[in-house]
Amino acid sequence: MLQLTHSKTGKSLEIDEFWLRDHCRCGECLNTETNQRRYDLLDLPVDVHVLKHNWQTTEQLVVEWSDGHRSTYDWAFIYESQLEQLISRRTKSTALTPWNRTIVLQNERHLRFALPALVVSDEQVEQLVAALVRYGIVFIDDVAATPTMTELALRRCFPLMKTFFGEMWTFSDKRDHADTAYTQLYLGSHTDNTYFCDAAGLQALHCIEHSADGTGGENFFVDGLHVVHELRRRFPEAYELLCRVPVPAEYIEQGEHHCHTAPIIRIDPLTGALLQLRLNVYDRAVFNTLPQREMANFYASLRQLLQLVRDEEQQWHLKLLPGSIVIFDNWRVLHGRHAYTGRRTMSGAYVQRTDFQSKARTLGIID
Ligand SMILES: C[N+](C)(C)CCCC[C@H](N)C(=O)O
Ligand SMILES: O=C(O)CCC(=O)C(=O)O
Repeated sequence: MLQLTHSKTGKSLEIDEFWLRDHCRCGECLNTETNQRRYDLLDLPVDVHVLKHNWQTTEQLVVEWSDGHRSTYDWAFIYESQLEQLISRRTKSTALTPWNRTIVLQNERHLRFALPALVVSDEQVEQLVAALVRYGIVFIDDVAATPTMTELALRRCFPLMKTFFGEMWTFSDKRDHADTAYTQLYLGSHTDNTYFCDAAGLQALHCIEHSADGTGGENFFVDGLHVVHELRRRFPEAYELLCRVPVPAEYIEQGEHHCHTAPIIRIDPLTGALLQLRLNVYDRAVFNTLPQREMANFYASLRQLLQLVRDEEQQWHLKLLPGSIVIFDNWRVLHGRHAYTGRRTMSGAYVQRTDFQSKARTLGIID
């Protein structure tokens, strides 16, 4: 281990010498155009160690290595590349606002964006992405109620995720797919794609039509971040179990059979923050990942989570009207729909999690 002390701040670090050699930033070790290392890890001698090191300036460290290599490091690079700083940045940079109905209604003005302004202003797009990170739900208003304009509005903000439902999809009660969404039935709060190994990061919905003689069809949204915090506070054993027990999900139709098994709650191992809530009671496959003697405990824990989700105070009920697109974080916010009558047509799309995060990261919104 190499002891380093930064003379200006007095901060000290103990650095693994192999790690430091593996993080040489010179052009021989790192392709600075592609940010890729130019060597295989096995090319570095296992016993590589520091022969000599000295501070060229208060900010720059020069190291002579036992394999004959010479490296120059910025103190800031070494310091910022440590676990402690990563956790600190991650905790600070994703300042989220967990909400229940009261809180989200108090903040609704921060969630609404007009398409004309989004089209002409990158700053508006940036504010939309920031609100989506913070609250997990935003709206784009003043959108002509067509799939084409819905697509234009969404592509202004994010690339779209292609699945067997399509890249843009339009659905109604027409049985285009073997799913309850393609009926007039009630859908309780859920997240989509629990049967995909990588559930859509965002989902967008635009009600482009609901016939005047139609009834029902209101949507409701629940902040899974707020619910998970409540579960952890009030039912810590249930929280721990739902973070641990893998739950199988599946989607089956002609030519498609998707399965994925993972816990309902996924936590960031470094920060303990919620990474993903994966909750859809309808799309559950045969539950066979626990011995029968542990089933009662699992169902009791799942009921506690669902009762929190179903709590009216958590639910934001609203009728999606033609002209307004809702975009929500499908790894955090649950959505549902009341049963309806009449002709109701929804248009929308998914956005990959990595594309949502990349957009937010390139805008400096998340780490
Ligand atoms: C959104 N769209 C209508 C295209 C698909 C709906 C898929 C619904 C599925 N039960 C799930 O929860 O993922
Ligand atoms: O029809 C709606 O409003 C939503 C349908 C739904 O929940 C889904 O597609 O996942």
